[in-house]
Amino acid sequence: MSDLALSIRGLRKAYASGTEALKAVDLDIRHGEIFALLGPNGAGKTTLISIVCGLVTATEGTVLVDGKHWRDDYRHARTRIGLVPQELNTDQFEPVWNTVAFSRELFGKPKDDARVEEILRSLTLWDKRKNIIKDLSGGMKRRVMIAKALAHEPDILFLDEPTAGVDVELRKEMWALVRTLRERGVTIILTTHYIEEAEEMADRVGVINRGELILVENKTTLMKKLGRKELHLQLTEPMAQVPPGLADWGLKLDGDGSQLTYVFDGTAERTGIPTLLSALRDQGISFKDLDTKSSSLEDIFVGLIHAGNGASK
Ligand SMILES: Nc1ncnc2c1ncn2[C@@H]1O[C@H](COP(=O)(O)OP(=O)(O)OP(=O)(O)O)[C@@H](O)[C@H]1O
Repeated sequence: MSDLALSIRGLRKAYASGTEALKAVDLDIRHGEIFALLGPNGAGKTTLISIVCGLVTATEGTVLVDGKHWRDDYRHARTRIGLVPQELNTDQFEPVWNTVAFSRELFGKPKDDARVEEILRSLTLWDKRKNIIKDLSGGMKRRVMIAKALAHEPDILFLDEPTAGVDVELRKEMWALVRTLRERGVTIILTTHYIEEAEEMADRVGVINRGELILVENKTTLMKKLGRKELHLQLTEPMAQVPPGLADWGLKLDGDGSQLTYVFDGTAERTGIPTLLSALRDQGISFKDLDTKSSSLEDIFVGLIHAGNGASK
């Protein structure tokens, strides 16, 4: 077995319309990881996974699936990869069992009722096996899509925006489900534009914007490396504006003038906090409480996208 589940090199896609959806993307996916591909609408996420899954042809580039070329050895790639698309793409009038069992056969796998039962049970769909899909709740329908994708026992699973448009409860349920799949050894690549989803679930995060993979990083390293921190000071007396003597600190006044926010580099030797506090004292500003907070992946993401868009103009 190759060290990598997927090895993507120089993948480029120009649609007939002229849109350059992917610009020479290189990406390695390790066995057993959860990788979140994060990007705004139209960034190229669906195009990337559609190419890897053999649904869209690449203009250039190669993908190795567990070391084997995905087109030369497409049978291998097909058996190893499962895809849960964004849209419900199954016959809504079929019972759950038939849909999942049929999916397995479509991939040339021998009929195996015990295996189908195992998949349905693991996704808590067993009690619904005879139900017609259209009568299921939104959450159950999504589970059917996952069961379909797992029916041929792939070990690399793509989830295209698994929680787009679902409520908070269902989102958490999906997250738990994805973690369970990973515990069973499935490598997971999910696309999302919800930063909290990447933050909650991923081992590594890739940020894609305008067809370019602008960053791939271990999630915790990313947050540590790029994470700015905020110092919040709850003032004893609210202020109408930041005094001119503190103008150089880039302070922000919030909460009806009762909170001062100072943004600093949490990884720097010198944060500037002691100097700021004495400058406040000199100005006669007192505070009753203070706390610091790490900036979220969201702040990092927005910063990166802005930097990327600026650079490409
Ligand atoms: N079949 C197609 N023909 C022409 N252009 C396309 C086609 N599919 C996608 N595109 C364009 O390619 C770019 C990337 O689209 P893609 O769907 O891959 O982005 P995405 O990151 O998945 O977006 P979303 O989050 O909205 O699904 C967009 O500009 C899109 O309009």
